[in-house]
Amino acid sequence: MEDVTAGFIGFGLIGGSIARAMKLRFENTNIIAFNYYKDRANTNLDMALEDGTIDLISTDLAKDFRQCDIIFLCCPVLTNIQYLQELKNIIKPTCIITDVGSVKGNIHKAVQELNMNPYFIGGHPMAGSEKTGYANSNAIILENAYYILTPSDQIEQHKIDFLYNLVKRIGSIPLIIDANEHDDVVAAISHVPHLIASSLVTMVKESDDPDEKMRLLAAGGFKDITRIASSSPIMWQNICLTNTESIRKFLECYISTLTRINRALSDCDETYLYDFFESAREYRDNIPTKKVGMLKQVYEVYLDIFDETGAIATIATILASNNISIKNIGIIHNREFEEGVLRIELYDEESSMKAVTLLEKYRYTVYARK
Ligand SMILES: NC(=O)C1=CN([C@@H]2O[C@H](COP(=O)(O)OP(=O)(O)OC[C@H]3O[C@@H](n4cnc5c(N)ncnc54)[C@H](O)[C@@H]3O)[C@@H](O)[C@H]2O)C=CC1
Ligand SMILES: O=C(O)C(=O)Cc1ccc(O)cc1
Repeated sequence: MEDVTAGFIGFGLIGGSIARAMKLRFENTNIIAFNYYKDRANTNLDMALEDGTIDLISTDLAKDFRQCDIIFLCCPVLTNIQYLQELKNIIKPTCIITDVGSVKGNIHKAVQELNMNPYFIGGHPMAGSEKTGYANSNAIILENAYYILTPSDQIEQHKIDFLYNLVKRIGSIPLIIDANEHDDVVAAISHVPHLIASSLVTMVKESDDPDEKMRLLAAGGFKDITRIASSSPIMWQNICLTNTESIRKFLECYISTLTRINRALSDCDETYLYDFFESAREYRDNIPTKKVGMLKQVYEVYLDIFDETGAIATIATILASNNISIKNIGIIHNREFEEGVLRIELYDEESSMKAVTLLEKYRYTVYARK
């Protein structure tokens, strides 16, 4: 799978992260990213060209994307669809078009209408954060993340195999599922939770008094559970406009849960309230965090570091001088670690345990991930 020419339309958090991972994991990848501002500077792409992630900034799809073996659509979901028609007249017969959008039914429908099924495989990396833009992209966010693929039955198997292997190669875990099933699942675990996070923020915003005591005191748990409300408004507007049916189904379900809670509060129903918290706790505690059986075991340690010159070098030195080899190291931002933490990947369990003990001895705040 060497000598791949990959084209990117939309080059922010997800496009940038995939391109970075491909540059890292493939010998000879030629990466072209399309700049849709014809007469405006695009700092994302200039930055990516400068750091070597991309090889060409294209301002002419027809000229530069003809040679692509694979094209990643990485814009908001409605914008991705807008590029299909144009690409249809450009691509070579062997080309694969894939997207990274959070909704799959809508793009599959458009692909079908344009008779582009032999070229298209839907994709959705279940990775990312509330951050946007190339500056926040990082190959590490894709590592060990599920990466859903939704091929139709009208695409050749070798094209599915190609993308499946590419996803594995960039460190993610490919998972093939049906596009409509995908949209239902993500409505429940991502899209409705996002609406809830933004609604909670709105509730506090509208209830706060003029001296903003709620805002002042919201720093703890409230900030944790509403972190995703800081995400891109255009991205989430597009998701809501395209996965509407599934989102509404689970929203109704959520509203009825809230109504039951409200009733239990008004009835002072001790048993209901206890059982509600108990059953939620049990389910939450049993959500897997390690991908059991699907991939090699990963030994990772997370820790807070101070934003100062040489901070990472100091940690690397502590580990190296104790004969602990680092497999991978980098800052990550995600839902779990709001302000970003240093993630260190080690080779085995023993080194991982040794690293935790050692770093705690040096007074670093270390997070164990169960
Ligand atoms: N943010 C996340 O955590 C995740 C996002 N996704 C999906 O990935 C896609 C991209 O999201 P992010 O990378 O997070 O957003 P982003 O905002 O970081 O990047 C989107 C990029 O698309 C560009 N763009 C917008 N309109 C364009 C147009 N007409 N032509 C060319 N480029 C255009 C923007 O300039 C920006 O660089 C969305 O479809 C989203 O649903 C999927 C998984 C996770
Ligand atoms: O909502 C989440 O879980 C995130 O934190 C990041 C994210 C956003 C959109 C997606 O389609 C997938 C992941």
